[in-house]
Amino acid sequence: MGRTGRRRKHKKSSGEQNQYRLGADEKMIALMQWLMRNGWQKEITFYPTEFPNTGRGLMTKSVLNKGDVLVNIPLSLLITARTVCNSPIYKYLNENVKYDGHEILAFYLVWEKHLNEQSFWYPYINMLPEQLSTPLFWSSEPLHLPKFISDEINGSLNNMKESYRNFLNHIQCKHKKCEHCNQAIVEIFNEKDFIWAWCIVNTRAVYIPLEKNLHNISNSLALAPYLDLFNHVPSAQVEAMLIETQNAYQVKTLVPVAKYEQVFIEYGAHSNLKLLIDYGFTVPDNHHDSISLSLEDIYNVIKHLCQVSHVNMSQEKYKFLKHHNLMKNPCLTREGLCWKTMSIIFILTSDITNIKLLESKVYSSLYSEEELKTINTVGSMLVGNKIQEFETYIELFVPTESDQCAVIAYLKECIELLKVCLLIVNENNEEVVDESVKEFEDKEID
Ligand SMILES: C[S@@+](CC[C@H](N)C(=O)[O-])C[C@H]1O[C@@H](n2cnc3c(N)ncnc32)[C@H](O)[C@@H]1O
Repeated sequence: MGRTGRRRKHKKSSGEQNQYRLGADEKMIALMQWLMRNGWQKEITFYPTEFPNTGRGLMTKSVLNKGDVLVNIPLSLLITARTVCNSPIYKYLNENVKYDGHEILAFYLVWEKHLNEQSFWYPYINMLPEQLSTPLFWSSEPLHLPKFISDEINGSLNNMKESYRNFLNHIQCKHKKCEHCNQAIVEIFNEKDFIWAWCIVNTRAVYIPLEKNLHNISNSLALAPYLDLFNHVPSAQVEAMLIETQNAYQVKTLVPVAKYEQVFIEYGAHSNLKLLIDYGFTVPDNHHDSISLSLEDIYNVIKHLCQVSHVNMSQEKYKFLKHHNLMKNPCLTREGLCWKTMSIIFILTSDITNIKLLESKVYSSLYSEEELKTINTVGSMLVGNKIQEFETYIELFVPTESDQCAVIAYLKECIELLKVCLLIVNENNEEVVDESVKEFEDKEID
Protein backbone atom coordinates (compact mmCIF):
# COMPACT_ATOMS: atom_id res chain seq x y z
CA MET A 1 0.00 0.00 0.00
CA GLY A 2 1.35 3.44 -0.94
CA ARG A 3 1.54 6.42 1.42
CA THR A 4 -1.84 7.74 0.34
CA GLY A 5 -3.43 4.33 0.82
CA ARG A 6 -1.91 3.96 4.27
CA ARG A 7 -3.08 7.44 5.17
CA ARG A 8 -6.61 6.67 3.95
CA LYS A 9 -6.61 3.45 5.99
CA HIS A 10 -5.48 5.33 9.07
CA LYS A 11 -8.16 7.96 8.58
CA LYS A 12 -10.81 5.26 8.37
CA SER A 13 -9.67 3.38 11.45
CA SER A 14 -9.51 6.51 13.62
CA GLY A 15 -12.93 7.68 12.47
CA GLU A 16 -11.26 10.76 11.07
CA GLN A 17 -13.33 10.80 7.89
CA ASN A 18 -16.08 12.81 9.61
CA GLN A 19 -13.72 15.40 10.96
CA TYR A 20 -13.36 18.81 9.54
CA ARG A 21 -10.03 20.60 9.85
CA LEU A 22 -10.30 24.21 10.87
CA GLY A 23 -6.70 25.03 9.95
CA ALA A 24 -7.79 27.43 7.24
CA ASP A 25 -10.43 29.07 9.41
CA GLU A 26 -9.73 32.80 9.33
CA LYS A 27 -10.44 33.36 13.01
CA MET A 28 -8.13 30.50 13.94
CA ILE A 29 -5.32 31.83 11.76
CA ALA A 30 -5.77 35.31 13.24
CA LEU A 31 -5.59 33.83 16.74
CA MET A 32 -2.33 31.97 16.00
CA GLN A 33 -0.75 35.03 14.37
CA TRP A 34 -1.75 37.22 17.31
CA LEU A 35 -0.34 34.70 19.79
CA MET A 36 2.96 34.53 17.92
CA ARG A 37 3.20 38.32 17.60
CA ASN A 38 2.90 38.44 21.37
CA GLY A 39 5.64 36.02 22.30
CA TRP A 40 3.96 32.62 22.10
CA GLN A 41 6.10 29.81 20.77
CA LYS A 42 4.41 26.73 19.44
CA GLU A 43 5.60 23.59 21.23
CA ILE A 44 3.60 21.14 19.14
CA THR A 45 1.55 21.62 16.01
CA PHE A 46 -2.12 20.88 16.46
CA TYR A 47 -4.86 20.94 13.85
CA PRO A 48 -7.89 22.79 15.18
CA THR A 49 -10.58 20.32 14.11
CA GLU A 50 -14.34 19.95 14.27
CA PHE A 51 -14.84 16.45 15.74
CA PRO A 52 -18.16 14.65 15.33
CA ASN A 53 -18.75 13.88 19.03
CA THR A 54 -16.98 16.64 20.88
CA GLY A 55 -17.13 19.62 18.52
CA ARG A 56 -14.13 21.87 17.99
CA GLY A 57 -10.92 20.56 19.56
CA LEU A 58 -7.22 20.01 18.86
CA MET A 59 -5.74 17.09 16.92
CA THR A 60 -2.04 16.30 17.13
CA LYS A 61 -0.11 16.24 13.90
CA SER A 62 2.65 14.08 15.39
CA VAL A 63 3.08 11.30 17.94
CA LEU A 64 3.22 12.75 21.45
CA ASN A 65 5.44 11.20 24.10
CA LYS A 66 4.98 11.13 27.85
CA GLY A 67 6.26 14.43 29.26
CA ASP A 68 5.86 16.44 26.04
CA VAL A 69 4.81 20.03 26.62
CA LEU A 70 1.49 20.61 24.85
CA VAL A 71 1.34 24.38 25.31
CA ASN A 72 3.25 27.10 27.04
CA ILE A 73 1.19 30.29 27.21
CA PRO A 74 3.12 33.42 28.26
CA LEU A 75 1.66 35.02 31.41
CA SER A 76 1.13 38.24 29.46
CA LEU A 77 -1.41 36.36 27.31
CA LEU A 78 -3.48 35.12 30.26
CA ILE A 79 -6.49 37.19 31.30
CA THR A 80 -6.48 37.31 35.10
CA ALA A 81 -7.80 39.71 37.73
CA ARG A 82 -4.45 41.49 37.57
CA THR A 83 -5.08 42.19 33.86
CA VAL A 84 -8.38 43.81 34.89
CA CYS A 85 -6.79 45.85 37.69
CA ASN A 86 -4.19 47.18 35.27
CA SER A 87 -6.77 48.12 32.64
CA PRO A 88 -8.59 51.47 32.22
CA ILE A 89 -11.94 49.75 32.93
CA TYR A 90 -10.94 49.12 36.55
CA LYS A 91 -11.78 52.75 37.35
CA TYR A 92 -15.48 51.93 36.82
CA LEU A 93 -15.45 49.57 39.79
CA ASN A 94 -16.01 50.55 43.39
CA GLU A 95 -12.65 49.79 45.01
CA ASN A 96 -14.16 49.32 48.45
CA VAL A 97 -16.12 46.23 47.46
CA LYS A 98 -14.81 42.65 47.44
CA TYR A 99 -15.08 40.83 44.09
CA ASP A 100 -14.34 37.27 43.10
CA GLY A 101 -12.28 36.20 40.13
CA HIS A 102 -15.18 34.73 38.18
CA GLU A 103 -17.25 37.91 38.15
CA ILE A 104 -14.30 40.19 37.54
CA LEU A 105 -13.22 38.16 34.48
CA ALA A 106 -16.80 38.11 33.15
CA PHE A 107 -17.04 41.86 33.63
CA TYR A 108 -13.75 42.41 31.78
CA LEU A 109 -14.77 40.13 28.93
CA VAL A 110 -18.01 42.09 28.42
CA TRP A 111 -16.02 45.29 28.21
CA GLU A 112 -13.32 43.98 25.88
CA LYS A 113 -15.91 42.31 23.62
CA HIS A 114 -17.73 45.59 23.21
CA LEU A 115 -14.44 47.27 22.18
CA ASN A 116 -14.41 44.92 19.21
CA GLU A 117 -11.31 45.29 17.02
CA GLN A 118 -9.99 47.99 19.31
CA SER A 119 -9.44 45.43 22.05
CA PHE A 120 -5.96 43.90 22.41
CA TRP A 121 -7.78 40.59 22.98
CA TYR A 122 -9.91 40.83 19.82
CA PRO A 123 -8.35 37.80 17.99
CA TYR A 124 -9.03 35.70 21.09
CA ILE A 125 -12.52 37.00 21.81
CA ASN A 126 -13.44 36.70 18.14
CA MET A 127 -12.88 32.93 18.13
CA LEU A 128 -14.92 32.32 21.29
CA PRO A 129 -18.28 30.67 20.60
CA GLU A 130 -21.24 33.07 20.48
CA GLN A 131 -23.65 30.33 21.43
CA LEU A 132 -22.93 28.00 24.33
CA SER A 133 -24.57 24.67 24.99
CA THR A 134 -24.82 25.17 28.76
CA PRO A 135 -28.30 25.28 30.39
CA LEU A 136 -27.83 28.94 31.42
CA PHE A 137 -27.87 29.64 27.72
CA TRP A 138 -31.10 27.83 26.89
CA SER A 139 -33.61 30.33 25.59
CA SER A 140 -36.64 28.15 26.31
CA GLU A 141 -37.29 25.56 28.99
CA PRO A 142 -37.48 21.89 28.01
CA LEU A 143 -40.65 20.07 29.09
CA HIS A 144 -40.54 17.75 32.11
CA LEU A 145 -36.96 18.43 33.09
CA PRO A 146 -36.30 16.22 36.16
CA LYS A 147 -36.50 18.32 39.32
CA PHE A 148 -33.03 17.44 40.59
CA ILE A 149 -31.58 18.81 37.32
CA SER A 150 -33.71 21.96 37.31
CA ASP A 151 -32.71 22.57 40.97
CA GLU A 152 -29.05 22.48 39.95
CA ILE A 153 -29.66 24.78 36.99
CA ASN A 154 -31.60 27.23 39.14
CA GLY A 155 -28.79 27.22 41.71
CA SER A 156 -26.29 28.09 39.01
CA LEU A 157 -28.61 30.71 37.48
CA ASN A 158 -29.17 32.36 40.87
CA ASN A 159 -25.40 32.54 41.49
CA MET A 160 -24.90 34.19 38.15
CA LYS A 161 -27.78 36.65 38.61
CA GLU A 162 -26.62 37.57 42.10
CA SER A 163 -23.17 38.24 40.74
CA TYR A 164 -24.65 40.38 37.95
CA ARG A 165 -26.79 42.42 40.38
CA ASN A 166 -23.79 42.81 42.64
CA PHE A 167 -21.82 44.21 39.74
CA LEU A 168 -24.46 46.60 38.55
CA ASN A 169 -24.66 48.00 42.08
CA HIS A 170 -20.96 48.60 42.23
CA ILE A 171 -20.27 50.02 38.82
CA GLN A 172 -19.52 53.70 39.05
CA CYS A 173 -20.70 56.37 36.61
CA LYS A 174 -23.40 54.08 35.18
CA HIS A 175 -24.78 56.71 32.86
CA LYS A 176 -21.50 58.02 31.58
CA LYS A 177 -21.12 57.52 27.82
CA CYS A 178 -18.33 55.28 26.57
CA GLU A 179 -15.76 57.15 24.45
CA HIS A 180 -15.51 54.24 22.06
CA CYS A 181 -19.18 53.71 21.19
CA ASN A 182 -21.13 56.44 22.94
CA GLN A 183 -23.22 53.83 24.77
CA ALA A 184 -23.97 54.34 28.47
CA ILE A 185 -21.76 52.16 30.69
CA VAL A 186 -24.85 50.48 32.13
CA GLU A 187 -26.01 49.46 28.63
CA ILE A 188 -22.65 47.90 27.85
CA PHE A 189 -22.93 45.76 30.97
CA ASN A 190 -26.31 44.31 30.01
CA GLU A 191 -27.50 41.00 31.40
CA LYS A 192 -27.35 39.11 28.10
CA ASP A 193 -23.67 39.87 27.51
CA PHE A 194 -22.88 39.21 31.16
CA ILE A 195 -24.46 35.72 30.95
CA TRP A 196 -22.37 34.98 27.86
CA ALA A 197 -19.18 36.16 29.56
CA TRP A 198 -20.03 34.35 32.79
CA CYS A 199 -20.51 31.07 30.88
CA ILE A 200 -17.32 31.63 28.89
CA VAL A 201 -15.36 31.96 32.15
CA ASN A 202 -17.18 28.97 33.63
CA THR A 203 -16.42 26.70 30.69
CA ARG A 204 -12.93 27.90 29.75
CA ALA A 205 -10.98 29.34 32.70
CA VAL A 206 -8.06 27.43 34.21
CA TYR A 207 -6.89 27.51 37.83
CA ILE A 208 -3.80 29.46 38.75
CA PRO A 209 -2.25 30.01 42.20
CA LEU A 210 -4.09 32.71 44.12
CA GLU A 211 -3.00 36.10 42.77
CA LYS A 212 -1.35 38.15 45.50
CA ASN A 213 -1.65 41.85 46.34
CA LEU A 214 -5.00 42.47 44.66
CA HIS A 215 -6.55 44.37 47.51
CA ASN A 216 -10.26 43.82 46.75
CA ILE A 217 -10.24 40.74 44.51
CA SER A 218 -9.72 37.12 45.42
CA ASN A 219 -8.73 35.35 42.25
CA SER A 220 -7.35 32.01 41.14
CA LEU A 221 -8.81 31.90 37.63
CA ALA A 222 -7.35 32.77 34.25
CA LEU A 223 -8.58 32.73 30.69
CA ALA A 224 -5.88 31.13 28.58
CA PRO A 225 -6.22 31.73 24.83
CA TYR A 226 -5.56 28.65 22.69
CA LEU A 227 -5.18 26.37 25.73
CA ASP A 228 -8.95 26.62 26.08
CA LEU A 229 -9.40 24.81 22.76
CA PHE A 230 -8.68 21.45 24.40
CA ASN A 231 -11.75 19.36 25.12
CA HIS A 232 -12.20 17.27 28.25
CA VAL A 233 -12.19 13.57 29.02
CA PRO A 234 -11.93 12.21 32.58
CA SER A 235 -9.20 9.77 31.52
CA ALA A 236 -6.86 12.47 30.19
CA GLN A 237 -3.58 12.61 32.02
CA VAL A 238 -1.96 16.00 31.92
CA GLU A 239 -0.06 18.23 34.27
CA ALA A 240 -0.88 21.93 34.18
CA MET A 241 0.95 24.61 36.13
CA LEU A 242 2.40 28.09 36.19
CA ILE A 243 6.14 27.96 35.55
CA GLU A 244 7.35 31.11 37.24
CA THR A 245 10.89 30.85 35.82
CA GLN A 246 9.46 30.83 32.29
CA ASN A 247 6.65 33.28 33.00
CA ALA A 248 4.25 30.87 31.37
CA TYR A 249 1.34 28.54 32.01
CA GLN A 250 2.32 25.08 30.84
CA VAL A 251 0.43 21.88 30.10
CA LYS A 252 2.30 18.58 29.70
CA THR A 253 0.91 15.22 28.64
CA LEU A 254 1.66 12.40 31.08
CA VAL A 255 0.79 9.72 28.53
CA PRO A 256 1.70 9.19 24.87
CA VAL A 257 -0.88 10.24 22.26
CA ALA A 258 -1.02 8.73 18.75
CA LYS A 259 -0.66 10.85 15.62
CA TYR A 260 -3.96 12.32 14.32
CA GLU A 261 -5.76 11.72 17.62
CA GLN A 262 -7.64 14.46 19.44
CA VAL A 263 -5.67 15.66 22.48
CA PHE A 264 -7.78 16.03 25.61
CA ILE A 265 -7.14 17.55 29.00
CA GLU A 266 -9.02 17.01 32.27
CA TYR A 267 -11.01 20.00 33.56
CA GLY A 268 -11.35 18.40 37.02
CA ALA A 269 -12.85 15.34 38.72
CA HIS A 270 -16.32 16.29 37.48
CA SER A 271 -19.43 14.11 37.57
CA ASN A 272 -21.67 14.11 34.49
CA LEU A 273 -24.22 16.26 36.33
CA LYS A 274 -21.57 18.91 36.95
CA LEU A 275 -20.40 18.64 33.31
CA LEU A 276 -23.99 18.99 32.10
CA ILE A 277 -24.79 22.05 34.23
CA ASP A 278 -21.49 23.90 33.91
CA TYR A 279 -20.24 22.79 30.48
CA GLY A 280 -23.28 21.52 28.57
CA PHE A 281 -22.02 18.02 27.78
CA THR A 282 -21.49 14.62 29.39
CA VAL A 283 -19.02 11.80 28.77
CA PRO A 284 -19.62 8.05 28.58
CA ASP A 285 -18.51 5.80 31.48
CA ASN A 286 -17.56 8.72 33.68
CA HIS A 287 -15.91 7.18 36.76
CA HIS A 288 -16.64 10.34 38.78
CA ASP A 289 -20.37 9.69 38.44
CA SER A 290 -22.84 8.49 41.04
CA ILE A 291 -26.61 8.58 41.51
CA SER A 292 -27.75 10.36 44.63
CA LEU A 293 -30.38 8.83 46.88
CA SER A 294 -32.62 10.33 49.52
CA LEU A 295 -33.46 8.76 52.85
CA GLU A 296 -37.00 8.55 51.52
CA ASP A 297 -35.88 6.40 48.52
CA ILE A 298 -34.34 3.87 50.89
CA TYR A 299 -37.14 4.08 53.44
CA ASN A 300 -39.83 3.40 50.80
CA VAL A 301 -38.13 0.26 49.48
CA ILE A 302 -37.73 -1.17 52.95
CA LYS A 303 -41.34 -0.37 53.72
CA HIS A 304 -42.45 -2.11 50.53
CA LEU A 305 -40.22 -5.16 50.99
CA CYS A 306 -41.01 -5.70 54.64
CA GLN A 307 -44.69 -4.90 54.04
CA VAL A 308 -44.83 -3.04 57.30
CA SER A 309 -46.31 0.35 57.96
CA HIS A 310 -43.29 1.57 59.84
CA VAL A 311 -39.63 0.86 59.37
CA ASN A 312 -37.33 0.04 62.22
CA MET A 313 -36.50 3.66 62.87
CA SER A 314 -36.28 4.86 66.45
CA GLN A 315 -35.45 8.40 67.48
CA GLU A 316 -32.01 7.16 68.55
CA LYS A 317 -31.39 5.66 65.12
CA TYR A 318 -32.47 8.86 63.41
CA LYS A 319 -30.16 10.85 65.66
CA PHE A 320 -27.36 8.40 64.88
CA LEU A 321 -27.86 8.87 61.12
CA LYS A 322 -27.85 12.62 61.55
CA HIS A 323 -24.94 12.77 63.95
CA HIS A 324 -22.74 10.65 61.65
CA ASN A 325 -23.79 12.64 58.59
CA LEU A 326 -25.01 9.44 56.94
CA MET A 327 -28.00 11.06 55.25
CA LYS A 328 -25.80 13.45 53.30
CA ASN A 329 -25.41 12.09 49.81
CA PRO A 330 -25.90 8.33 50.05
CA CYS A 331 -25.49 7.10 46.49
CA LEU A 332 -25.21 4.33 43.93
CA THR A 333 -21.99 3.94 41.95
CA ARG A 334 -20.41 1.66 39.37
CA GLU A 335 -18.93 -0.23 42.33
CA GLY A 336 -22.38 -0.92 43.82
CA LEU A 337 -24.00 0.59 46.94
CA CYS A 338 -21.84 3.21 48.59
CA TRP A 339 -20.87 2.80 52.23
CA LYS A 340 -23.50 5.30 53.42
CA THR A 341 -26.28 3.55 51.49
CA MET A 342 -25.30 0.19 52.99
CA SER A 343 -25.16 1.74 56.47
CA ILE A 344 -28.60 3.35 56.19
CA ILE A 345 -30.22 0.13 54.93
CA PHE A 346 -28.59 -1.78 57.73
CA ILE A 347 -29.66 0.70 60.39
CA LEU A 348 -33.25 0.83 59.15
CA THR A 349 -33.64 -2.95 58.88
CA SER A 350 -31.70 -4.10 61.92
CA ASP A 351 -33.37 -5.13 65.17
CA ILE A 352 -30.31 -4.04 67.08
CA THR A 353 -31.23 -1.17 69.36
CA ASN A 354 -27.88 -0.78 71.07
CA ILE A 355 -26.40 2.27 69.35
CA LYS A 356 -22.80 1.36 70.26
CA LEU A 357 -23.22 -2.03 68.58
CA LEU A 358 -24.79 -0.40 65.50
CA GLU A 359 -21.90 2.02 65.36
CA SER A 360 -19.25 -0.67 65.51
CA LYS A 361 -21.02 -2.68 62.76
CA VAL A 362 -21.40 0.36 60.51
CA TYR A 363 -17.82 1.53 60.89
CA SER A 364 -16.24 -1.91 60.58
CA SER A 365 -18.68 -2.99 57.82
CA LEU A 366 -18.51 -6.44 59.46
CA TYR A 367 -22.04 -7.56 58.74
CA SER A 368 -23.40 -11.08 59.25
CA GLU A 369 -24.49 -13.01 56.15
CA GLU A 370 -28.13 -12.45 57.04
CA GLU A 371 -27.53 -8.72 57.36
CA LEU A 372 -25.63 -8.62 54.05
CA LYS A 373 -28.46 -10.49 52.37
CA THR A 374 -30.96 -7.92 53.60
CA ILE A 375 -28.73 -5.02 52.54
CA ASN A 376 -28.28 -6.44 49.04
CA THR A 377 -31.94 -7.38 48.63
CA VAL A 378 -33.05 -3.87 49.55
CA GLY A 379 -30.17 -2.46 47.45
CA SER A 380 -31.19 -4.47 44.40
CA MET A 381 -34.77 -3.18 44.58
CA LEU A 382 -33.53 0.35 45.19
CA VAL A 383 -31.40 0.25 42.03
CA GLY A 384 -34.26 -1.34 40.05
CA ASN A 385 -36.56 1.50 41.16
CA LYS A 386 -34.00 4.09 40.15
CA ILE A 387 -33.67 2.53 36.70
CA GLN A 388 -37.44 2.81 36.26
CA GLU A 389 -37.38 6.37 37.54
CA PHE A 390 -34.72 7.38 35.00
CA GLU A 391 -36.50 5.54 32.18
CA THR A 392 -39.62 7.56 32.98
CA TYR A 393 -37.59 10.78 32.97
CA ILE A 394 -36.42 9.95 29.43
CA GLU A 395 -39.92 9.04 28.24
CA LEU A 396 -41.41 12.29 29.51
CA PHE A 397 -38.59 14.69 28.65
CA VAL A 398 -39.23 16.90 25.63
CA PRO A 399 -36.34 19.08 24.47
CA THR A 400 -37.29 22.38 22.88
CA GLU A 401 -33.75 23.13 21.63
CA SER A 402 -31.07 20.85 20.18
CA ASP A 403 -28.57 21.54 23.01
CA GLN A 404 -31.08 20.16 25.50
CA CYS A 405 -30.48 16.68 24.06
CA ALA A 406 -27.42 16.66 26.36
CA VAL A 407 -29.97 16.01 29.13
CA ILE A 408 -31.11 12.80 27.42
CA ALA A 409 -27.48 11.71 26.96
CA TYR A 410 -26.98 12.39 30.67
CA LEU A 411 -30.06 10.37 31.71
CA LYS A 412 -29.01 7.46 29.49
CA GLU A 413 -25.56 7.49 31.08
CA CYS A 414 -27.25 7.35 34.51
CA ILE A 415 -29.16 4.24 33.43
CA GLU A 416 -25.93 2.62 32.20
CA LEU A 417 -24.34 3.31 35.58
CA LEU A 418 -27.38 1.90 37.41
CA LYS A 419 -27.28 -1.28 35.31
CA VAL A 420 -23.63 -1.85 36.26
CA CYS A 421 -24.53 -1.13 39.89
CA LEU A 422 -27.42 -3.63 39.77
CA LEU A 423 -25.14 -6.33 38.40
CA ILE A 424 -22.68 -5.82 41.24
CA VAL A 425 -25.38 -5.79 43.94
CA ASN A 426 -26.95 -8.97 42.54
CA GLU A 427 -23.56 -10.66 42.28
CA ASN A 428 -22.84 -9.72 45.90
CA ASN A 429 -26.17 -11.17 46.90
CA GLU A 430 -25.47 -14.44 45.09
CA GLU A 431 -22.09 -14.66 46.80
CA VAL A 432 -23.76 -14.23 50.20
CA VAL A 433 -26.34 -16.93 49.38
CA ASP A 434 -23.57 -19.27 48.12
CA GLU A 435 -21.58 -18.65 51.29
CA SER A 436 -24.53 -19.43 53.56
CA VAL A 437 -25.40 -22.60 51.60
CA LYS A 438 -21.76 -23.67 51.90
CA GLU A 439 -21.78 -22.94 55.64
CA PHE A 440 -25.01 -24.92 56.01
CA GLU A 441 -23.58 -27.87 54.04
CA ASP A 442 -20.38 -27.79 56.12
CA LYS A 443 -22.47 -27.94 59.29
CA GLU A 444 -24.49 -30.89 57.89
CA ILE A 445 -21.27 -32.82 57.17
CA ASP A 446 -19.95 -32.15 60.69
C1 LIG B 1 -12.67 24.82 27.11
S1 LIG B 1 -13.87 24.67 25.88
C2 LIG B 1 -13.12 23.53 24.78
C3 LIG B 1 -13.08 24.01 23.35
C4 LIG B 1 -14.43 24.17 22.70
N1 LIG B 1 -14.87 22.88 22.17
C5 LIG B 1 -14.41 25.22 21.59
O1 LIG B 1 -14.86 24.93 20.50
O2 LIG B 1 -14.00 26.32 21.83
C6 LIG B 1 -15.10 23.78 26.75
C7 LIG B 1 -16.34 23.45 25.96
O3 LIG B 1 -16.03 22.48 24.95
C8 LIG B 1 -17.05 21.50 24.83
N2 LIG B 1 -16.48 20.19 25.24
C9 LIG B 1 -15.35 19.96 25.94
N3 LIG B 1 -15.10 18.65 26.07
C10 LIG B 1 -16.12 18.03 25.45
C11 LIG B 1 -16.46 16.65 25.27
N4 LIG B 1 -15.71 15.64 25.73
N5 LIG B 1 -17.60 16.36 24.58
C12 LIG B 1 -18.40 17.35 24.11
N6 LIG B 1 -18.13 18.68 24.26
C13 LIG B 1 -17.01 19.01 24.92
C14 LIG B 1 -18.17 21.94 25.76
O4 LIG B 1 -19.06 22.73 25.01
C15 LIG B 1 -17.44 22.79 26.77
O5 LIG B 1 -18.28 23.75 27.37
